[in-house]
Amino acid sequence: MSSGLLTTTMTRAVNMPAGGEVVIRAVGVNYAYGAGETRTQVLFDNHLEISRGEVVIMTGPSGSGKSTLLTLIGALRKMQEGYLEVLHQNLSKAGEGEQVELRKDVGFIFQQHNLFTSLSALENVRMATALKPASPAEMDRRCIEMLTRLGLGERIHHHPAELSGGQKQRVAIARALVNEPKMVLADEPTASLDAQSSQIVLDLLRSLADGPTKTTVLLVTHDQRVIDKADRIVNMIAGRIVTNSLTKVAVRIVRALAATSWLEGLSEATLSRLANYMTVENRAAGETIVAQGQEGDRFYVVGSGVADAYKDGQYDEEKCYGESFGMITSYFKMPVPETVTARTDLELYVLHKDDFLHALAADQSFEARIRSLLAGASPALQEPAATTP
Ligand SMILES: Nc1ncnc2c1ncn2[C@@H]1O[C@H](COP(=O)(O)OP(=O)(O)OP(=O)(O)O)[C@@H](O)[C@H]1O
Repeated sequence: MSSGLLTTTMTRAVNMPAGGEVVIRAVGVNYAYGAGETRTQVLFDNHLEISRGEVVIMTGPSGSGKSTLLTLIGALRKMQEGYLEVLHQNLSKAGEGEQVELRKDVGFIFQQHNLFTSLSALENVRMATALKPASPAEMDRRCIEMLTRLGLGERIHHHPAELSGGQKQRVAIARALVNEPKMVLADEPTASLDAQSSQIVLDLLRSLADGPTKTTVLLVTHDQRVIDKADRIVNMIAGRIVTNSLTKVAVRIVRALAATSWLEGLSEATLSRLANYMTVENRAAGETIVAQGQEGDRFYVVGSGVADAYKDGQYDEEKCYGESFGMITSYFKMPVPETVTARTDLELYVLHKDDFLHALAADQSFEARIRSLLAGASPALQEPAATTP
């Protein structure tokens, strides 16, 4: 591969659905309330695909059908028409037993948090762990850790009547997340929270999506703060999904990738998929980001700002928008080829080695590009194939 790739890198963003494992697939979903003369159709021919680990926001005017679709996906109501598959379970045909099974893998966060008034915060959260039993000590530890992460460490023994609306909401969130569910479905989860608590909740959801469980998160929200944490926005109007688009962060990453020389010519779908595996990092002017000769475990792409690259102690070149650097030593079998220092504050898009391997597996065009770059590289680089991190 050219030194361009070897000195390049990438990042975490947002995708169009086609990327990895699809965990929500809706095809032509209709839904009506009532029957006979009172029958009112509220969902019309909805199509949606969401991949594992995506954070997707659903927006739209009141009454547009967001909650109805969310509750169909959560197997809280029965499908009527169309096809709906969630976590590989066909809900178009599922009976009550299968619906109940599916719900065990989902963390629900609704505005009516339905806490048990006679139980403490800890006991309310503890109830949820019965679904995935471990030892009592382990269950307590998990519950306390989750309540503490949500800023309720001092209030674990309080009852709902002794908690504010926002605190009760956070207990309900802890209850939904304590089992690290495969999927989180949430209806306005931050509506009653102050800015700081909202941030904590959003960071927590994002970290579940990015972590080993690759939890898929679907949120109905009008909260603008959520957008920075999301991969995709689905907009509903009058019972129909009318737009399904990448969020601004994802769009920024895809644009920067499109400007990256060694990715030139790859389709937008491939770049979107790749962007889905990338994260955003901000670095201050003066920081050294990678050092020549070290083992590296990530690639970086410059999203904004300028960095300076040095080889063997000599100034080599500047790194501007869309240019990449870094190294995944375990894959490319070479150390970081240059030292890179931030000349100005930087926004960097980062692709970690684990996500690099996932991205290779998820997209044939990207994999082919890496192979062809490797084929043109020095002999030391021609035997990558170590697909273990
Ligand atoms: N149980 C019900 N019986 C009859 N009609 C219902 C029922 N629940 C919702 N509806 C109607 O279905 C339509 C879609 O409602 P839904 O709650 O899904 O919309 P929404 O987009 O989530 O609204 P909001 O943002 O106000 O929560 C609305 O016209 C609503 O009045």
